[in-house]
Amino acid sequence: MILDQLLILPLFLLFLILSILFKIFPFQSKLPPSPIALPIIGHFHLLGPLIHHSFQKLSLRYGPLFSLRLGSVPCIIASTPEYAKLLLKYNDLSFNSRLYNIAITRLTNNSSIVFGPYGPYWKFIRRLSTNELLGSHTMKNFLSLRESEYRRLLRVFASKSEAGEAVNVTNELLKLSNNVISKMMLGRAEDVMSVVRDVTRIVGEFNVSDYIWFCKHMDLQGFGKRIEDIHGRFDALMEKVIAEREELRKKKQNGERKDIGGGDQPRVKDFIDILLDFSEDESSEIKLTRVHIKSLISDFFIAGTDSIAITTEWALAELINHPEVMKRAREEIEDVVKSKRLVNETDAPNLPYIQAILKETFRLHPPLPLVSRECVQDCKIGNYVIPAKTLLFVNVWAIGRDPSCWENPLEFQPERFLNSDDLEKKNMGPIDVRGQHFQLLPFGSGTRLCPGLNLAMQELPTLLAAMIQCFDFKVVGKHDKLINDDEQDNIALVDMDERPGLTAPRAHDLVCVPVARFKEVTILDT
Ligand code: HEM
Repeated sequence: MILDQLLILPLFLLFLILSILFKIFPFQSKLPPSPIALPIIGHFHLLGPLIHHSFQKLSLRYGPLFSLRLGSVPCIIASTPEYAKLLLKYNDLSFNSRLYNIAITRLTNNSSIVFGPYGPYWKFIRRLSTNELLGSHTMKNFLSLRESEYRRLLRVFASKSEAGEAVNVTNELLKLSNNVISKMMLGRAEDVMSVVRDVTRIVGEFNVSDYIWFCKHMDLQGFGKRIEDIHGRFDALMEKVIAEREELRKKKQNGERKDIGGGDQPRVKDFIDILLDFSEDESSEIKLTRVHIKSLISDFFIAGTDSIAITTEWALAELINHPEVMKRAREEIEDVVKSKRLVNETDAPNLPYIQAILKETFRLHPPLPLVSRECVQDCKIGNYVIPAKTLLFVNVWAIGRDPSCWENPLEFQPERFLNSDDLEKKNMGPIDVRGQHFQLLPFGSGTRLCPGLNLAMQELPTLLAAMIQCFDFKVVGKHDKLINDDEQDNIALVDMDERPGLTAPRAHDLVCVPVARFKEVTILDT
């Protein structure tokens, strides 16, 4: 009895200490294998500037699902289609949020569709984006806008070709995708290219203050100043375009203007009009504010400008390096357009080889190499227990290069997507990019699948096909190397290095002299 009484106090104390410890350290979690971590920084020292490359190397050692600690933040990294499916499909509800860091919080005013947490506001703007802003009727309404932008680009190439001058293809592609998005949103081309590149770069960099708790209020890498500078530039631009549009809408309401665009023709509503309509709608389930509108416009600029330009550039670079693929692609285009007219968006479904080239480009060079999410509730993945707040990275880039998923994974072979017998033998069937085939996930998968997919897959085949239909490209970039070939005098090989950031563009600008394939480029007027 006395012994019992003596034991009660120490047992109670032990219970108290253990409960506190359990609350502080999540002993109940059982994370996947991990390298030995250093105090404070965890595994930061194992990451190079191209994080998806570092993750791939680590996966070879620690397996298809491994874990890291970045400062004090736990992360898991998936590198196989099986784990991608398990996490993004079967555990979609647990991984439907995203990483929020200091840069994102400031740049998106906490109102972003791309980075916002899953919840009523996100659901509302996601529906708005899918149905109104990027829906099929909007795509149709803006068809002539896209086609006039393709022609504008081709005319730039034609004039350079006539003069025998080089053109910075990287910049021209960025200008094109920026113009398309900008005109769809604002009704005019607003140059946001440099600020968008700055945003994707800073959002993709690791800021120590996000991961090491006692550095939270220190700005060791000078991020704060850069973030404020980018935010200031972007915000001023957004304020200007919204204020101008509000002024025009007022004039229209007062009967001073027939049409916002100034002409007599009924104008296609652009995003900013749709958003302002919603903000004035008293019955709307969520009241859209000016901050929301600015944030949504920034979102679409950030998500839609770089990605399309990057993909087109990688595809063209691969075609320049693989003349036999270029030849077959041109034969397909010529077969489809028959007469001498410019290929257009209605031809795209009849260009399976061009579609295969794009899939092969996405496989080797996904513009977003890592699909990143945040775990919102504790969940069990196989034998592992993943606690809420863990970051998930699905290494789409590594999956695309995995020899157990792809034969000769490092070779650029678009034919692999056409050979249905081969695919059937491997029990694969035709592979598309809509997030159902987990070996190829350029647009992600599940609840947060990219809503710009239709726009991208509408634009990309036509843009690429039109460029190679009209021009050859002689590479003159200082980073590209000349090789000798018996049959052709000098062939330049385009370098395939990547630049770090949230997206993975080519490291160096693609600079080429376009050579018109037709004596007179009258094809542009057809
Ligand atoms: C080649 C072109 C593109 C690629 C490869 C791409 C890729 C992606 C990927 C991988 C994600 C994350 C998906 C996930 O977490 O599962 C994403 C999200 C997103 N993308 Fe795209 N994208 C492209 C073009 C566009 C365009 C043109 C727009 C809009 C105009 C756009 C708007 C968005 C938005 C708003 C999100 C966030 C969706 C959410 O979190 O709910 N994207 N994109």
